[in-house]
Amino acid sequence: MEAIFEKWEDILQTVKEEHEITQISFDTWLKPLEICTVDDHKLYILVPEEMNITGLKYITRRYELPLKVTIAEMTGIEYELVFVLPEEAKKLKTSPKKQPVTSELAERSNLNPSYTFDTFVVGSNNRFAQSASLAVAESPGEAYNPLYIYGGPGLGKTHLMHSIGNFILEQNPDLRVLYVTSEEFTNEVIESIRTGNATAMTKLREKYRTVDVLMIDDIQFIIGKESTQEEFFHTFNVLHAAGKQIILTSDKPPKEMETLEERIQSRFEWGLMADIGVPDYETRMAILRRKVEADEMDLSDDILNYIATNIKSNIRELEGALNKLLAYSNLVKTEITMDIAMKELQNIITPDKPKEITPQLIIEVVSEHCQISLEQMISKNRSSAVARPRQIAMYLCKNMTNIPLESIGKLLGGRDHTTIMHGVNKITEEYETNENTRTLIETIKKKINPN
Ligand SMILES: Nc1ncnc2c1ncn2[C@@H]1O[C@H](COP(=O)(O)OP(=O)(O)OP(=O)(O)O)[C@@H](O)[C@H]1O
Repeated sequence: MEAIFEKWEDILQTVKEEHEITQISFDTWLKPLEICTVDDHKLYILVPEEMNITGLKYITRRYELPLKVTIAEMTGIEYELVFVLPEEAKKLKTSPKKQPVTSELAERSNLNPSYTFDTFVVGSNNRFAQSASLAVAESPGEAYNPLYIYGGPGLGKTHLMHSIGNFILEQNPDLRVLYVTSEEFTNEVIESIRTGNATAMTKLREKYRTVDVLMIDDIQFIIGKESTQEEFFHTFNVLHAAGKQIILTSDKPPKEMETLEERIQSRFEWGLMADIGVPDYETRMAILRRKVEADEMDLSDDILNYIATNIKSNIRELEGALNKLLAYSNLVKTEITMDIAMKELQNIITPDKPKEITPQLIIEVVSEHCQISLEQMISKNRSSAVARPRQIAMYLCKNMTNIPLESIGKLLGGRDHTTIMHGVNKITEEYETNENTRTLIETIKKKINPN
């Protein structure tokens, strides 16, 4: 604990040098910072009163990460940094932990209080999405509207969305924030249509069109659901025109949602689109460390390294591995060694066996990505909404496996060699000439083979 106090000046200087911070910026933002107190691995840093909350937010945004990295390098300890103004600093001894928002409005918002910016580890894969989210949280309805966050499964889209909501409510508990999954939204639309009375529809509209911040998770699932799309379209227009914030997440960018109505697709692009990619090794380690700390687990760095090296493309799976070890240690009450970890995680981690790329896997991934059922993929349906994903699957099977064209044809509904060749050639030509097709193919390829 003492080391950090002694090294504070050096730490600030190192941040300045390593990040080429100008003297004026250094004197303005970094030099006045002082350590307030250390509580476990939480480092409270005092921000001078005159900087007020705006300066505090700016320092957090701009300097938290450089400070954190340098502190970890120079003290060997990963601190969580908390910037505080003098007024808040006074309360620290009695209540160092932030109280969760508990107002009635907050409860109705459906937010998970543990998904906050504080618990979100920032790395190169999500830095843009995180800063865009913070900007939206700081000035809802003004910064970017809508904010559209997209990326693969388990990469933190929902976490970021909740962080925005929690931040907004913390700053302004009177705002009406509402989080729903697109499945919940769809079910409510269906239910109000099913009851067939005007009151149900009015209630639904009242609920969604009077909020200050509307968040819909996994918006891709409204594709193909006409009434839901229609309701969403009007809700979007009403809220947007009134300057209310809309935040959406999806597994892909709007331009890849080919079967989504054009008018909705274009609205998604009105504001800011931010993608979250697969985390690099350092970010995966940082996420593991944070969780180990939060759960007060005792795991060696070797074990964390083993997990981070072998689980690369999904943070939910990364956490799942830790949860498995946590459950084991609670049950058996023994220290987790590397051997135990490897044995316990053998169903999750198969280090020497990368997932085999089979035509079945390719067809499944394409069908999921393009929101076309497996039945449609192999059906006789030749409408472009179905034929195109099918041709993409043909192209990928040809390029990613050694399976003969005849076998690909058999798997895709008993089609002959010429049909498969035609599909492959068509997508090959598009891949070479059309940037959207290229992006689409590369995204699907990454889903098939993330390594
Ligand atoms: N950068 C991060 N820092 C800390 N935890 C993270 C981070 N990213 C993801 N997680 C954790 O990983 C888990 C999965 O994240 P989340 O549910 O937000 O993913 P998602 O992108 O919404 O996935 P899906 O598309 O499958 O719904 C959550 O427990 C979340 O807290």
